[in-house]
Amino acid sequence: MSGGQETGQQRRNQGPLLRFSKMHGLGNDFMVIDAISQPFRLRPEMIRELADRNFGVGFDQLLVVEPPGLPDVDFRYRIFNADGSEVEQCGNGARCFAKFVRDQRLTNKKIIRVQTANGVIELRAVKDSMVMVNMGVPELNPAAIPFAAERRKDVYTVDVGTEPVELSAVSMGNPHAVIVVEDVDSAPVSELGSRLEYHPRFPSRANIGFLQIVSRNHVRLRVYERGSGETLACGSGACAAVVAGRLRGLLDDRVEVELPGGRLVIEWQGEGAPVMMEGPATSVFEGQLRLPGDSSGSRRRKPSRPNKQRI
Ligand SMILES: N[C@@H](CCC[C@H](N)C(=O)O)C(=O)O
Repeated sequence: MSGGQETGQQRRNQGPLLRFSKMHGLGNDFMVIDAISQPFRLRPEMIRELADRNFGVGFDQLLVVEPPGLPDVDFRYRIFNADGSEVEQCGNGARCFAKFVRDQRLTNKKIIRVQTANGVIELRAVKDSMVMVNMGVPELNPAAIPFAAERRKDVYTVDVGTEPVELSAVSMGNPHAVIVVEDVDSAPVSELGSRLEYHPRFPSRANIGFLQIVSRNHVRLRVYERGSGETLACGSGACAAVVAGRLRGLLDDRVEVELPGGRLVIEWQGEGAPVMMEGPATSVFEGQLRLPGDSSGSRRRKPSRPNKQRI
């Protein structure tokens, strides 16, 4: 390009190099950055550019490790969707977070307490690359999810313009809708997921899970994630699906959840108990880059109504 206008590449050639790891939990993939040793500022448009699978690193979520702001907590864990929105919870990310801080020798603890935008969660390195996460007590009160309803129910009927849809609404720190289907392979995940993500009854948008019951301790699940589209796995979505299935009387307390990217084991003893999630965390590679400039070069998923953008 001539005429004095800066290209994305030229902007990228300025500023210090930032180290990062590329990781995934069952194919739900992350860029993970240690912001303790290398503090930095990101804007939503920069995150969108980094998330771009053709022009950037490519990921479903960006995970940032920061120093804690509370006593008796080891780290602060910040999560950004590919569309640049900051969110409260990411289950697969939490397992990768635990592996990252141990691999990078930021801690050698096996039980790691982490501050999120929705409170403190506890991560336990089990063995090899397996991590167990205490995902907290699910929130079922509609106002707190948030979901517009007059009173709490296990199943709500929601008008989407065509056939009404029956769904359960659950917060695992982040909002989820769970729809029980006959067969996840033929479920209209993108079409219905994208409509329900922005449904007015979910004022902070929502993650939309499509749940097939195989038996009382085995389900199949696909999730259309808020701010990232359909992913190969969603940890908080798996927890919400088991909670919804238990509330409907369809599942036992320990369930194997089969997602397109692999399996998680989810355990929930019932109302008032926390949901426990166990699964793998995988490192793919480490790299370094210069952050993109702050004018938008993104070609991927700009939210028309972002839920939160305080970075
Ligand atoms: N992949 C995640 C959830 C990430 C956040 C989600 N898209 C949201 O906006 O709430 C998981 O494994 O839980």
